[in-house]
Amino acid sequence: MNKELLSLVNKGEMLPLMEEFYTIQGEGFHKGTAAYFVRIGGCDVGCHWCDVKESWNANLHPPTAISKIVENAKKYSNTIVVTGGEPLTWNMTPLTTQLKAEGLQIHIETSGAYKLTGVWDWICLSPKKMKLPTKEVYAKAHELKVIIYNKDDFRFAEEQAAKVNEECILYLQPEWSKRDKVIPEIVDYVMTNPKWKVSLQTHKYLNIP
Ligand SMILES: C[S@@+](CC[C@H](N)C(=O)[O-])C[C@H]1O[C@@H](n2cnc3c(N)ncnc32)[C@H](O)[C@@H]1O
Ligand SMILES: Nc1nc2[nH]cc(C(=O)O)c2c(=O)[nH]1
Ligand code: SF4
Ligand SMILES: [Mg+2]
Repeated sequence: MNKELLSLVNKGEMLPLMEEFYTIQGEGFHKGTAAYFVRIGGCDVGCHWCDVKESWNANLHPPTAISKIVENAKKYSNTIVVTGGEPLTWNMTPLTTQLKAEGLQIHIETSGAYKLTGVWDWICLSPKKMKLPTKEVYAKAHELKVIIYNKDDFRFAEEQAAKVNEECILYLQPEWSKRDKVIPEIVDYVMTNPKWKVSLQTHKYLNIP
């Protein structure tokens, strides 16, 4: 990448765009709601079960002007979900300011591992053991969505729930490849500990992006 481009990406004026698609939010609180997804490349959190590893290397995704992302997004939906990769790898303030100026609702899917930038109507925090969230994102998250891969993840979920704000809605979501094993454990856990709710990756059952 040349110097000029690199400087624009560092400022968040351009972003490595992996893909954008109009679909239905499959997970969490807004499950079932039509939304336009903007997937930004770049993540070095390194979840071994990540279902979008192609997003990790930012260099594989073309630096794209945020004005172009906004022009596209507003044609499709009033609700925009910014995901990745890890969107907070980048400065999200320019993109979200422009989306907000168009009167759109903006949601983020994040591990919370990096500084919280941007203006958000909804923050879905999905913390990861390898790189824990920042203090600020625990305070601002609207939903906490912990992925359950093995039994230790229930312990981790409680530890994370103790750190979020009072209004934050708590979800346990099965890791996709382990779903047959962990779904019965999640069902039991939620019935015993009803402050938690179940979140499924419903888009994968619906066969949509
Ligand atoms: C691909 S991540 C991108 C956003 C951000 N890096 C994060 O992890 O929150 C989007 C959501 O998918 C979840 N996810 C990723 N791989 C998964 C898998 N194999 N099974 C279930 N959920 C998964 C993440 O925990 C996160 O909530
Ligand atoms: N339909 C659909 N819903 C989603 N919710 C969170 C997703 C993500 O990858 O961030 C996702 C996704 O990839 N597709
Ligand atoms: S933080 Fe998100 S994008 Fe990064 S590896 Fe983990 S699940 Fe994948
Ligand atoms: Mg996904």
